[in-house]
Amino acid sequence: MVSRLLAPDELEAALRRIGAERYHNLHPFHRLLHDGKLDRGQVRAWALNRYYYQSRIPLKDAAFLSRAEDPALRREWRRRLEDHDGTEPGTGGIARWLALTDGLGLDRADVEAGRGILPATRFAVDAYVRYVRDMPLLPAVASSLTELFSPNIISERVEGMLRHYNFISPRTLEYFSHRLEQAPRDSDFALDYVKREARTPEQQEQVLDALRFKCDVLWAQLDALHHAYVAPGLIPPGGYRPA
Ligand SMILES: O=C(O)c1cc(C(=O)O)c2c(n1)C(=O)C(=O)c1cc(C(=O)O)[nH]c1-2
Repeated sequence: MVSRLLAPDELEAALRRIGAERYHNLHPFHRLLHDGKLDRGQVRAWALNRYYYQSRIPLKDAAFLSRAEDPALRREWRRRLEDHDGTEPGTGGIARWLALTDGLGLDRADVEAGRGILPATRFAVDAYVRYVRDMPLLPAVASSLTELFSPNIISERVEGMLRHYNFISPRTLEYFSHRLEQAPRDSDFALDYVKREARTPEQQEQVLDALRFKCDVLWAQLDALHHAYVAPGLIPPGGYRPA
């Protein structure tokens, strides 16, 4: 609990501690993925489920925009929509994620329709969209702060996957090179925003809770993948089945 008002830099330090303890780089499924310990079917399951996250991110950002009354805040935030949707067909993050699932040999229509996505993926991701839609703007912004920690995991992932998997090429991982520029820009803005706008201990606690919640959203998706595709290997009814 925050018992007194923290200085902005103390709030930042508390946020970074949460990341150090809870960010999904620590999840065993990511260790397996990055260390080349998964087979193609398991990597396909990861990319398919993660597509659902990618596809919902613009919906949560649009929900955020619909409630932001400050034009300057909307100007900043709407770039996130363009990053994912692109400016014309075939551009943007969602198209680049589909290039990854294409490269892994997944059927594009199945991916886009969400066929085979794990129930827990859906529940976790939908909870994130609802959180940003329904919570005050301050925790809604704070819930995006996991991106403070994503450049490290992305570099590790790209390096590890290229080294270990002969079915992965630089082209299929192009999605991530764009995120290395976009994520720091977005998280710098979000961090400045929460440091400036959280003006009471209660608001600071809300900011920290939002980051914990978001770490849980990411962690739960990997738990679901691990449970279904690593151990005990229980794929739920309707879940993707590697051939
Ligand atoms: O590859 C990753 O580990 C990772 C993590 C995160 C994150 O920490 O939330 C995002 C992304 N990637 C990502 O690609 C992305 O577009 C994204 C948007 C958001 C968000 O909360 O608005 N997080 C993330």
